[in-house]
Amino acid sequence: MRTYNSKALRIEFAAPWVKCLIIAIAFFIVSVLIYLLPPNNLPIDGVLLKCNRVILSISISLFLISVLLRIFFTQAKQIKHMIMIGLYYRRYGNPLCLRDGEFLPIIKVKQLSNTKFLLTIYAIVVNAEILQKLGVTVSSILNRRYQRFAVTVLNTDVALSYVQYTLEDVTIDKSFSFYSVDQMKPVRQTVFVVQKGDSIDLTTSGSILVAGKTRSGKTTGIISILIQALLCGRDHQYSQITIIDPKCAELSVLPHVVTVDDDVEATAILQSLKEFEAAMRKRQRILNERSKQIGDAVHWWEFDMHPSFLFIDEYVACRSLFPKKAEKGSDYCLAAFDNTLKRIVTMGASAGCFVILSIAEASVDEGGLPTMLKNAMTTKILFKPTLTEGRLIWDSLKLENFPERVYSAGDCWFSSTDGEHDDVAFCHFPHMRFPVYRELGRLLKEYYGESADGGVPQDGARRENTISY
Ligand SMILES: Nc1ncnc2c1ncn2[C@@H]1O[C@H](COP(=O)(O)OP(=O)(O)OP(=O)(O)O)[C@@H](O)[C@H]1O
Repeated sequence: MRTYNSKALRIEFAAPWVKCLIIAIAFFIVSVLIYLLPPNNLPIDGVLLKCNRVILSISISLFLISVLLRIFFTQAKQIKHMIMIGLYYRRYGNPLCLRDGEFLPIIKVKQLSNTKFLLTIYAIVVNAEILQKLGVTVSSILNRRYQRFAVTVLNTDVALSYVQYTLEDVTIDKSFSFYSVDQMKPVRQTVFVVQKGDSIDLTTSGSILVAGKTRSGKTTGIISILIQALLCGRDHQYSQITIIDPKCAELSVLPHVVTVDDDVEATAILQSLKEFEAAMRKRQRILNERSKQIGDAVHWWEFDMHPSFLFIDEYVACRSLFPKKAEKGSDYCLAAFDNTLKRIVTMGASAGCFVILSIAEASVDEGGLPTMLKNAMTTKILFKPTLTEGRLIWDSLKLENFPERVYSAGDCWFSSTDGEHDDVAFCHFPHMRFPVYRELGRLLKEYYGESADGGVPQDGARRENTISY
């Protein structure tokens, strides 16, 4: 069927293999009838017998063709067929409001993985605006074998010529646990796992913004990334893992974690930011040198550089520690903190230096995260999300198909500019079933213990905490 027909019968929407099977059965019945009740009670021999054999062989051939068609009726074709019935058969409500004689929109379905399909509907007859509102309808059309599938992402082509729907099995549990820190060692030092089958690829993404209310799993999620980075070890090219805990909470008692000074000032924090920036510039110089030698742009991961991370826990609280104005002869003030951070976020990725900021409130600008930083951070994670918070982090169009539900610690919405996770998707960070803080402290000690030849020397600002778990 190429045009809409409100009087079309259900059989017209049957799958090709079903149509073929029905014709095969019809031929078979005719053949049996001829055999049992020959016309005019003629004896079944001669021409009649030959005719009957032909009819029977057509029936068998059609049956075999129908079996073949069924075998090659892939999952993508089944979904396409289901969507076509849901959209074009009048008994299902005609959601596209088509009129008799109008051309039917072209539908394509591509299988992306066992649990993911990409449905494209071309906006030729129906405009893209109507197709954009079709997410829920498409999800409910999917039934029987595909009832666990729903639209999770909806994208409209810039020229508004088609709308794409990502269909995913939303019941699959991708969460998993690590029972020991050794299981967390990444296969490559640029790819860090966030859940079964999903990871952050540092070769294609930049700094990371992590938001979520208290007890939502932010710190645990970030620690899982830091542990993977620590397990890669330190390179001899100024790599650093700097953790800043301005709240003087659990993290602050770990070795090499920077926290507020004894007089509740943040001079050590500013100093550690400056050192991180200095290391970043040294790494960039190494890369520039190599680029000059090679005569082409080079990437940090091609020269065995390991990623550097600067993690600022509770970024908003951290900012509040700084005085607005610096005293004479000093640069200790909020502007120095903000500017250093902006430079690291915007320039760091090319030298393998990334910032992780955690914020409890997803608010931006006044009292929250500057819009410039929010936009520069290319991986965004919102723990225990709500649509209201999500809209402050992502374009609200990207969240159109996200039903709000009850989330538990570790559940989040996640996006990254790595070409695979550009659209916001649900994610559950790994559960670490071992004494996380003890292991983090041990790994930090080991990491900086390796610095003897070539790394950045230990700074005075970094607190050498010794409390052990
Ligand atoms: N991925 C996860 N799976 C299961 N439970 C988790 C996960 N992540 C965190 N939790 C649990 O949730 C609780 C809160 O986690 P966490 O301290 O990381 O949250 P937070 O958002 O950083 O809170 P706060 O702002 O108070 O520090 C922890 O007790 C932890 O056991």
